[in-house]
Amino acid sequence: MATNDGRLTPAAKAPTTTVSVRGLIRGYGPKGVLNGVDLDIAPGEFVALLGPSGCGKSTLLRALAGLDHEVSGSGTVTVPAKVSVVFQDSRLLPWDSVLGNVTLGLQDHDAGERGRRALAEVGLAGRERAWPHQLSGGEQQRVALARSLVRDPELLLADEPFGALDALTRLKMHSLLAHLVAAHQPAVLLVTHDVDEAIALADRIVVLDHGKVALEREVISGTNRAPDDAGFATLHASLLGALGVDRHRALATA
Ligand SMILES: Nc1ncnc2c1ncn2[C@@H]1O[C@H](COP(=O)(O)OP(=O)(O)OP(=O)(O)O)[C@@H](O)[C@H]1O
Repeated sequence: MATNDGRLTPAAKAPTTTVSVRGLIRGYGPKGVLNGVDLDIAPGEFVALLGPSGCGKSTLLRALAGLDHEVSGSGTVTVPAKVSVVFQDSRLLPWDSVLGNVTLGLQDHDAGERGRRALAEVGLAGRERAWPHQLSGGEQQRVALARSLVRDPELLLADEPFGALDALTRLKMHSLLAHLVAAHQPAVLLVTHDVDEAIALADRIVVLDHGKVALEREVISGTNRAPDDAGFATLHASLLGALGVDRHRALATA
């Protein structure tokens, strides 16, 4: 690239990481939770975070979301400017319409139009004027996804977003999320307890245990993502192993 006086400057380098976490330590009072977490997420990469209950998954997500004012700690966290968060409950404002919730706080003149498009993308065209209580739990989560994506985030943080939904609705939400992520290409960190959900959706699965990254596995379609892929059983077993679940023993003693 040439400047006004004709000197050449290096072309702007594309960023190689969207999220960079180094040596993250977090605790509540004297209680240590995260004990030196290192994690990178590349632009557009989908990372699922698994781990035993209480290991600090939500604490890590809250640190990335800038929501951890009540904890003490150290380390560095670099996240992009535009971050959206989806939780297990939709957190919609009950006194505002579906469209009002999606466009809340947006100043742009075309916010309404963008909100309508986002609602159509999540399958809720025509429900713009409904109140949140008139929607099912799955529909409310669709609105939460629309509210996140209308902001065009570089990073989408999702904390068990489908944890409260029934199995069939959850499967439909998996397809929807995969479709939305392919269309908008944010980097994603999905906290989940569901190994199958992680394998179905993520490019990489990170297992957190005792406040540290205990295991990382890549998921590659055609290699280990589908149950009939050659590497599926190995991946599944290694994740369950890292989570402390011996499936054969559990079945044998059931
Ligand atoms: N506000 C808080 N004050 C004190 N301790 C907390 C607070 N929030 C979380 N903790 C503790 O921090 C630890 C990690 O909690 P966190 O919610 O990050 O775990 P998690 O892996 O997301 O758990 P789960 O899978 O059960 O949702 C737990 O032992 C929890 O009791």
